Amino acid sequence: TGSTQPQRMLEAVQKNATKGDPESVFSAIDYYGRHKEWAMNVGDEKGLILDSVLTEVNPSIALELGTYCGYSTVRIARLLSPGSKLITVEFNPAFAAVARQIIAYAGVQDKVTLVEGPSGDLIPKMKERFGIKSFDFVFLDHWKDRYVPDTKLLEDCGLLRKGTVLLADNVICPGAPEYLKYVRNSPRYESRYFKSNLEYSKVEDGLEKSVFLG
Ligand SMILES: O=C(NC/C=C/[C@H]1O[C@@H](Sc2ccncc2)[C@H](O)[C@@H]1O)c1cc([N+](=O)[O-])cc(O)c1O
Ligand SMILES: [Mg+2]
Repeated sequence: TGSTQPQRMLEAVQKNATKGDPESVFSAIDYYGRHKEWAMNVGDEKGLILDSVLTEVNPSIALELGTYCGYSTVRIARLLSPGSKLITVEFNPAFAAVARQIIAYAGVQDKVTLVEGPSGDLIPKMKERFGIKSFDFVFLDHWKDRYVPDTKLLEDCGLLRKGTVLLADNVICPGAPEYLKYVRNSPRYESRYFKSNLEYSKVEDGLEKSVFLG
């Protein structure tokens, strides 16, 4: 009965997932996205790459740009060590409202701070608002034309340190060609492409992992 896709996804979670079990929550969303209604979650295939990069980095403080319904928020938060934090930025209040409920249903709300507003406005306020020195890990999955400006903003605000890992979704589909040019041509990044498929589809997509060299 939910009128928007996020509301229908929340219903699918409440119906099919186990409260407090993050894995069952994102699996319920994957089932919905694959069998009911395509949805722009990073998904189960690219999700495995996200999991492995995250486990390797083991960030104390992580940033996600583009919460949507909270699928990757839950996927990331479940792997964070005790005391580690994920800040996720969402522009659309309706999406944020659903994401808060999905994050709470998964039981990871204590590890997650969801901030509402445009990344361009919020990034410069991160240090003062959250007492952050720099991020260990950044997941980019918001508007694709914001990847470059927000990466530059993170650099200019001193929010990246030697070794910070940026992981960008959709660099092939829908595509972030400017971003690929930027991180692959810059001497300040060591970049690598992880080939995969667009969520719930056979179309190629992939994640670009870029390590900031300082
Ligand atoms: O368009 C895509 N993603 C844009 C995501 C946007 C999300 O981030 C904010 S925008 C924002 C958030 C924060 N600050 C500023 C803006 C929107 O409210 C939405 O929640 C996309 C599209 C496809 N696809 O196949 O078409 C596949 C994907 O995996 C995608 O991620
Ligand atoms: Mg995406």
